[in-house]
Amino acid sequence: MTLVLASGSPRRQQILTEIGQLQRDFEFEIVTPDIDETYQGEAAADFVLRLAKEKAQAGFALCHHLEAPRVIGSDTIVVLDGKILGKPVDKADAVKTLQALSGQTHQVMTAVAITNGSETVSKVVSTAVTFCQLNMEDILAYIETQEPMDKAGAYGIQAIGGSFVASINGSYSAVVGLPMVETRQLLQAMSVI
Ligand SMILES: Cc1cn([C@H]2C[C@H](O)[C@@H](COP(=O)(O)OP(=O)(O)OP(=O)(O)O)O2)c(=O)[nH]c1=O
Repeated sequence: MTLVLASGSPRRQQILTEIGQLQRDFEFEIVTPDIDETYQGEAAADFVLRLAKEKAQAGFALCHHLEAPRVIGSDTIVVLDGKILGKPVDKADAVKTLQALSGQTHQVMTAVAITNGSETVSKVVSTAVTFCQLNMEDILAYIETQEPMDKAGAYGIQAIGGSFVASINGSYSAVVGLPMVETRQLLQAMSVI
């Protein structure tokens, strides 16, 4: 059996490495499949789950050379008042997103899927995140750091963006990109750990 993480996200790689530190002989390979992440009008939880499954399956297709691959895919979206906020397309979009999140509570949904090619197990984890009030100076200073640009919702809770998070209710690791408790459960369900 070979465990594979289908993700180019260093945050997901780090969290999976940490999960593995509770196990003996835990190793994983990385593949980075390219999938179409176009929103198709479904409910937010269905969308994030579909993308996680597609990443796992597209990753599996890159693993023919490996013995009995088990492939993990994951996706994170930010949902505010039912509207999905993905990664900002440019600085103006990041400003708009951070203005919308200011002083509000939004949901961060992260889905994780693990496939062995014939069977796929998956979960969606939803966490409520409440931002403090942000002024334009905060927002522009934050965008200047470059941190928001590759992140769903234009912030990263694990670094500078944590300065804006007044409270969370749910899974911190899911907000960062991979829910630790649920990923361990799925790894157990697939007999990886
Ligand atoms: C809300 C939030 C998101 N993010 C990140 C997690 C994800 O990496 C990213 C959402 O984009 P995703 O499309 O889920 O993932 P990705 O493109 O970074 O990686 P891959 O598809 O290869 O697995 O936003 C944080 O790092 N911190 C946060 O607080």
